[in-house]
Amino acid sequence: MSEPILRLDKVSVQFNDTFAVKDASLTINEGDFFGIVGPSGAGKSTLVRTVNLLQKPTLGKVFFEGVEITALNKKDLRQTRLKIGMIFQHFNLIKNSSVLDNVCFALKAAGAPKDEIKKKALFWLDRVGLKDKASLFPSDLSGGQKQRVAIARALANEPKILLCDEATSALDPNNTKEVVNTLKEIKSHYPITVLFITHQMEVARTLFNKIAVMDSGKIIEQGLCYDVFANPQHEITKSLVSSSWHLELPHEVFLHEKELFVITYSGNNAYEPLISKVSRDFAVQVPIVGGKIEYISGKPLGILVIGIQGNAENRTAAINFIKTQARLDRLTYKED
Ligand SMILES: Nc1ncnc2c1ncn2[C@@H]1O[C@H](COP(=O)(O)OP(=O)(O)OP(=O)(O)O)[C@@H](O)[C@H]1O
Repeated sequence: MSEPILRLDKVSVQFNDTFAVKDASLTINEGDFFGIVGPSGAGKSTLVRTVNLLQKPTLGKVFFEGVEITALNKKDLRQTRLKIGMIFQHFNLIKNSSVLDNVCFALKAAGAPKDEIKKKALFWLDRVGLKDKASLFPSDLSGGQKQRVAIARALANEPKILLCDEATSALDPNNTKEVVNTLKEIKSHYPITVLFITHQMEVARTLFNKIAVMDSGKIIEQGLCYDVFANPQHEITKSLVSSSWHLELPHEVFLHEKELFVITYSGNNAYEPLISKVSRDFAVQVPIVGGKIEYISGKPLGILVIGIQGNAENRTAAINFIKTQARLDRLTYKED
């Protein structure tokens, strides 16, 4: 198997006497759309900045295409950095330069042949759907368009990996969708590898194939995006995943049912046989009060909100049985 594009080996970053990142290890292979999620202050930005050594790790090693970049001299590090593109939450475009010049500057800075610069810049502006805006200035663009210029600028130098630091967090839902769709569209044509950090779980589940969850500087869980959403292990992950379903049910439903549960099932499995079997075998009623199917990495995941009515003994037996067949979590009422 070929070398991974990126490998972090037990990376820690200490500021004063606290660790912003503690013992983080992860591997990103060519073609991955790897996401890092977690609450504010979890250490996501600090971790992603260690990839191009904008932030030097206090401990641990960073390998890029098999080479330990934490051990490189300045000149070699500069060369390696050319293979790492980055986009930021606030776009970092040059305000007084046109959209085209913003992309051309990046190509010039990386030493691209003079006669190719304009052609390449226009090609990438076309790829992000903004060729017709080439002569405008950043202030003429929406947030989503600005981020698409930043994507064109980062990809014009054909990096091996694109780092995205909260690239959609400053955008409204429509602009977020625009940027997400642009990245997906590019990914379907070019074998780009992306490391994307976000606290937006809705973005995570549409974009990533692999995901790591951070809390208090540590990676607490990682795996295929579908598996982490379908079967989160850590309490923080469970809470991030369940709030991303937006299962907002009216208070009256909770008053009526007293206790509600969420069954999560792989969309290919039918839930009806399970519900009818439980009702029949355990003498309980199982009203369905909500539900939806979400797509994670393009695969369906069913989420069903149920009540379980009956005497205590039967309910306990029914709950225990369901747990052997599917994932079952209690749903607690949250005030808005
Ligand atoms: N240069 C710094 N000096 C001191 N502390 C820092 C520095 N940069 C980050 N921190 C601290 O490290 C911790 C992790 O911050 P970081 O920005 O990496 O988290 P995050 O998960 O990206 O959060 P957010 O989503 O809010 O940006 C925080 O407690 C932060 O205050």
